[in-house]
Amino acid sequence: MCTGIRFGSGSLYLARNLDWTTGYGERVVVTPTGYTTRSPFGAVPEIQHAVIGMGIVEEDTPLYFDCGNDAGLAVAGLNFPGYAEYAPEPAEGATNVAAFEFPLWVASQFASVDEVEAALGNVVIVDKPINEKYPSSLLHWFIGDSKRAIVVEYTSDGLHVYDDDVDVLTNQPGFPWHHENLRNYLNASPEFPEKVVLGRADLAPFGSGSLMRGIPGDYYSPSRFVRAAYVNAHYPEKATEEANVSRAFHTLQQVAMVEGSAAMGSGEFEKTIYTGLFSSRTMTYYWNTYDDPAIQRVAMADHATDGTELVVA
Ligand SMILES: C[C@H](CCC(=O)NCCS(=O)(=O)O)[C@H]1CC[C@H]2[C@@H]3[C@H](O)C[C@@H]4C[C@H](O)CC[C@]4(C)[C@H]3C[C@H](O)[C@]12C
Repeated sequence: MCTGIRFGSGSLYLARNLDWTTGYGERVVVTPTGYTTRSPFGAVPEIQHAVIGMGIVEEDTPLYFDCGNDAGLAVAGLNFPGYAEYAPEPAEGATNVAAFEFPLWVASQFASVDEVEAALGNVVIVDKPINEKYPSSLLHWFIGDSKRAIVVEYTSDGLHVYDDDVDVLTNQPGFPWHHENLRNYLNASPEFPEKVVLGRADLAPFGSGSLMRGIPGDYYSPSRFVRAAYVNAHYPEKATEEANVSRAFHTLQQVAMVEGSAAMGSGEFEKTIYTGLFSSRTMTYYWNTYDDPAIQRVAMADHATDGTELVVA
């Protein structure tokens, strides 16, 4: 499974766990503004904003799992099988975006969530795979900037855009269900409770965390949503880049999957393959992997963002 979070005011921090059984050989990829696009229906005619993120390159095309741009907008794709259903064909007069290029479309064409939301009014997401090796993934997308986040879901009844006022996304079911489910956890709070009198007993808590009880601890998608929303919302504001990077990785550690505890239908165990973070403050992509928890980074400034070739860092 996967979890995405957003925070930051003045600048954007958008981070995600990629939970799966294996990786795809993903690397940090920079798409410079001079790169010649290969967009099946022309939705990405040129790169208006340089893009950095995690992905693979196939047919000289960047297939991003998550990425951010030079204007401070970022996007992440999370699994949504059983719900996601793309259009079989492009539609006349619409902006036809192939499912595999959706993150690139968002990050290369727009500077803010408001701009993306306005453009989505005329978008059809098409089931057009990059090649036979990689059929379209069934995803929904989490998009954020320094002000807010939205969720985009494309289902049998078309495109839905939701204002994500809790700045979190996980997997199935759809965003409105997860949002409503938060109402089951209104009792949870970081505060230290007063003593409780029970009969003749005067009972004090064992320590901190008492009122947090009830926040689910398992890896199930609805549970990760609640836990990530709680931790992300209660984390105190931090001033420095270092403290905000630490915040993102600690928050996602709360919903990271450890090998052996949750199997997929195939019997293989899911684990957090990588955690990735885009910071608009320093235009840097940070990540670590299951086998190497040390945080690595690539800054946009490390590479020429006006070149013509994709950079695999
Ligand atoms: C498997 C990843 C999602 C992880 C996740 O949400 N797991 C949930 C598990 S569960 O179902 O809920 O059990 C998704 C996220 C981004 C996806 C990749 C990106 O969409 C880029 C390309 C797109 C191509 O169409 C397929 C290969 C691919 C390289 C995708 C492979 C895979 O589907 C990825 C890596």
